[in-house]
Order: sequence, then structure tokens, then C-alpha cells
Amino acid sequence: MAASATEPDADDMLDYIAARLINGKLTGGPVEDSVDLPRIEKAVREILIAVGENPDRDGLRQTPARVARAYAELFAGLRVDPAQVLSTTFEANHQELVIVRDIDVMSLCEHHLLPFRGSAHIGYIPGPDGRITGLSKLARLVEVYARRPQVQERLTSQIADLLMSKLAPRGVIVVLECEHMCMAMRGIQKSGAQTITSAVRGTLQNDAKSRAEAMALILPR
Ligand SMILES: Nc1nc2c(ncn2[C@@H]2O[C@H](COP(=O)(O)OP(=O)(O)OP(=O)(O)O)[C@@H](O)[C@H]2O)c(=O)[nH]1
Ligand SMILES: [Zn+2]
Repeated sequence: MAASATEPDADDMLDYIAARLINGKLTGGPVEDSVDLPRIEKAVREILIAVGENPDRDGLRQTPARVARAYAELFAGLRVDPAQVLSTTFEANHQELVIVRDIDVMSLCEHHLLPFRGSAHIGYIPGPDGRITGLSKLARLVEVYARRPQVQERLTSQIADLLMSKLAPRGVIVVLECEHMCMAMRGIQKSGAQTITSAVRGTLQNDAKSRAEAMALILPR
């Protein structure tokens, strides 16, 4: 019952999400495989029973289907090729730092599937050909990688590595500052702790002056 009710919409929804993530400029088809919504629904129903709830009570009846749709959305980045985000670049003959700061990041930690949230700051120095990318593409790249089960360190380095390989800049710096709900809502229960991760590539790795300039612009306080 649930399968036939949700399956036709699932592809439409995932197409929509994938298109939003990479601006509709899809080349190889938006969604390779559909998320198995009925399977998620079944699992969520089992979890509700296991924690002592009644999944058939009024307020919970639609919950497994809702959670399945939510997971499809939260993990939509698994079905998007991040390289497609950077398929459009421009010539600008700008050879100095470009920084986009305070990009909202929301992801799920792969250990507990609980959210972590904060900001991403991305800077790069264009390569000798001076090619730049649209500023929004940096935020889209964050979205594609964040909508997967993640650890903050991998999310940070994936963004830096893709920028290096697709844009061929002189250097890249990515800094993420996030609070992890798995540390706040459960376990050690320390809310407010900020985890800061960085990934530095290319000339910014060795050029202390440029790196200090980038860090001062990224974290001015
Ligand atoms: N390095 C890193 N660790 C993370 C991230 N997200 C969550 N964690 C940690 O993943 C670890 C998993 O540790 P385990 O000991 O296997 O799991 P646990 O018993 O639930 O750990 P506690 O949270 O200490 O109760 C925890 O220390 C989390 O704080 C992340 O993005 N990066
Ligand atoms: Zn966690």
C-alpha cells in the first residue's frame, strides 16, 4: 500500500531536489536510482515499535512515510555528482583571494544520524588562467556534500578537493564551524561546543602570508 502510494512521487521529488542542488543543469539524468521509500517506512515503523510507541495511533500513522520522504531529501546529495555543480566557470583574470563566508551548513553525522549545523567559509585563489566560478556554486557544493551521511572532516576536505580538481586554482581554503547535536542532545550533552575543521590546498598550504590573510578574512573575530 505504502509502496504504490509513495513510489511515483519519489522520483519527481528527487528530480526536483537534485535539480535545485545543481541548478537544473543535469547531464546524466537527475536521479540514478530511486531511494527505497517503502523500505525506510518499514524500518521507521519497526523503530517506533521498538521504542515502545504505537505506530498506528493517530499522530504516528503517517510518520514512517514522512520520515522516508525527509530522509530522501536529507540524503539527496548521494545521487548528485558534485562535479556538475562546477561545470560553469568564467574568465575574470582575477588572481587574488575570493572568499564566500558564512554559508549555512546542515548535515547529518554518519555515526548517529543526528544533525550538525553551522557555517562554511570557502576561499580560493584562481589559477594562472584566472578562471572563477559563480559564487552560488560554492554554496551548492556545500549542499551536495552535506546531504549525505557525513563527518565534518570529510565534508570539509571533499569541498576543497573538488574545487582543486575542477577549478584548478592556485589554492583553496575551506573552514567549517559546526555544532553537533549528537554531542548536545545525548551522550556527553555539551551544547554550544563548536567543532572547527579546515582543509587547505595548493599554494595556501605553504604561503603563510596568503594563508594568514585568508584566515583573517574568514574568522575575523
Ligand atoms: N571526528 C568526528 N566525530 C564525530 C562527528 N560527528 C560525530 N562524531 C563523533 O563520533 C563518535 C562516535 O563514537 P562512538 O564511541 O562510536 O559512539 P558513542 O558511544 O555514541 O559516543 P559518545 O557520543 O561519546 O556517546 C562520537 O565521539 C561523536 O562525537 C564528526 O563529524 N567528526
Ligand atoms: Zn554523531
